Amino acid sequence: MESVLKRYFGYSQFRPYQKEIIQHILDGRDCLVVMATGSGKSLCYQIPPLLRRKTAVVISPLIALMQDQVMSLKQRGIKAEYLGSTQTHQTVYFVAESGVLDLLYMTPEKACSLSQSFWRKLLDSGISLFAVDEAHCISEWGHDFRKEYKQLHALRQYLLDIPFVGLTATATEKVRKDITNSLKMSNPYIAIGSFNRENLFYGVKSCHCTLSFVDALVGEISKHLAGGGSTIIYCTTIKDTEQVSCYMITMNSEHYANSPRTLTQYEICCLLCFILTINFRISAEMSLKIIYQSLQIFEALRNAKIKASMYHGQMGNKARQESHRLFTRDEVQVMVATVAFGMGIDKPNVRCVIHYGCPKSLESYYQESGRCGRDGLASICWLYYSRRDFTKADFYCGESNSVNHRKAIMESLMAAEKYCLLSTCRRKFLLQYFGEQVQFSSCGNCDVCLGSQRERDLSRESFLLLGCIHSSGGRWGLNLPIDILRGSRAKRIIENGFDKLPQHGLGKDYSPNWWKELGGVLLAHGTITVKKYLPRPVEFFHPCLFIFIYIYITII
Ligand SMILES: Nc1ncnc2c1ncn2[C@@H]1O[C@H](COP(=O)(O)OP(=O)(O)OP(=O)(O)O)[C@@H](O)[C@H]1O
Repeated sequence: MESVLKRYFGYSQFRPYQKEIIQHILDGRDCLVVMATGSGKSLCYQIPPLLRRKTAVVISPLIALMQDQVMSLKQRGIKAEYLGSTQTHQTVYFVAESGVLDLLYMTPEKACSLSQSFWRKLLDSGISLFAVDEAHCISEWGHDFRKEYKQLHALRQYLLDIPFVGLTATATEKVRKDITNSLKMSNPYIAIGSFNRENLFYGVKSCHCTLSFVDALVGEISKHLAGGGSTIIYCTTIKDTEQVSCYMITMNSEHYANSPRTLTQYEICCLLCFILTINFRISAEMSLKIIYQSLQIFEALRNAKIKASMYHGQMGNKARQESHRLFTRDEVQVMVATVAFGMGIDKPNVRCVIHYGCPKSLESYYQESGRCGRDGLASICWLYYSRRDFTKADFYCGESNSVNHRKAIMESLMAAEKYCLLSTCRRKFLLQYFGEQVQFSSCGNCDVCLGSQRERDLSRESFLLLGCIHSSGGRWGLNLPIDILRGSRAKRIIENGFDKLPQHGLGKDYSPNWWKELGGVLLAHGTITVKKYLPRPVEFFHPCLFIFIYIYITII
């Protein structure tokens, strides 16, 4: 085993768990591998086919990721190919079923659509294992559920006696159970490594996403860059449900990215789209905002003479590949991206990952921040959130029809919110979230443990806010009680007699945003709860509006 490791990969020893997992696969046993980002899971399915001289079939969620892996394996002298919608070489199918490949990657959709005769021929030639990478996608309780993943169990009927291997960096106990059940694993060997990435510093700050904040952020980044290495800035992930509006923005952003125009035109377009869409569908507004956010940062970096690239799911293939190439070859120092960028990124010297906006789950956060410090050197993960990030649950739930899945999405966002508002060790919270036993109470490498967060007694202010919510009947959300505290004499306050409440005007010393932050903390700690969930946004959107926006943009 060691000689194959050395010969093909150049490493002299295995990392924890790798050897045991490979041995169990060679013995024909199903395996579930849950190990940290960057811990070396891929090797667990890449070595058995080289020892057995039989093809390993690997399910992978992204074509770009498969292409990267196939290319890097080929460079090591390993015979690898992929099957997916972009595979234009028909000969690959014949080569694949003849069993000459060491590794055959495919998307779950492809795996489920291949004919029985393909599987029979490949089986006759020899299959060493069937691996499902990013196996958390199988579970509705996982953070990236994909229904095609759930259908993979159907392949069991063809692949009798072939070891199934599920691999993921993020799986709570519920998700692990879902994976083993769904893949019909019998008595699997389960390897669960530590999720602790000791070299990563975790920090969180609240922010108001304004242009002046973006400038401050760029200042911070310049400091990190002085030490060498690269930085990834993630703008909040949002599923692109509004193809049309995104398409318009993409056209603008790609054009924009390649030309030194000012933001003004773009801002006008965005504003117009924003005004027109916000009344009809929240998702359209969000999709616009996220790309606009990336543009703001991109522009600020440019002004600061920092070499930056942009990447988002709605850019054309070529533009994305070029951005990716510039980043991996260190021709730009910073990548400003949506989470469309990153799965399978194995760049060792990413020194800093910044989230500009809270991710939709802690699983996503762990995976995205995990792209930093893969060479084991000290690296930094900052998360900047604003209170609005926690109100996006309805948007995230948008496409899901399953009650369980919607519930899981809500729970995930609440966990991410809790993480942002912690006043105890962040690493401990993260590790415990993934079910790890933690002995320490302070890790010494997060903002809380390093004391960059000042502790302050806010019981008086909390009582004021709670009292005000209670006295005003508890049915107005946060804004009205805050207005009362700040002594507003707005019409609805006078009409309801709230100006007579004892709390009226007692909270003048703090800004509305400060009170909202405090409300957020009380919500996250469960001191106050939101009883009624917002109704889903109106589904109706007249296509004429999009056409109008499109024409308007073309004109200006
Ligand atoms: N035994 C080893 N010795 C040294 N380096 C290793 C070893 N095994 C794997 N690596 C290297 O560690 C890096 C991360 O490996 P890999 O991409 O498999 O991680 P992963 O667990 O799949 O991470 P992720 O979940 O983030 O995709 C790679 O560059 C890989 O070559």
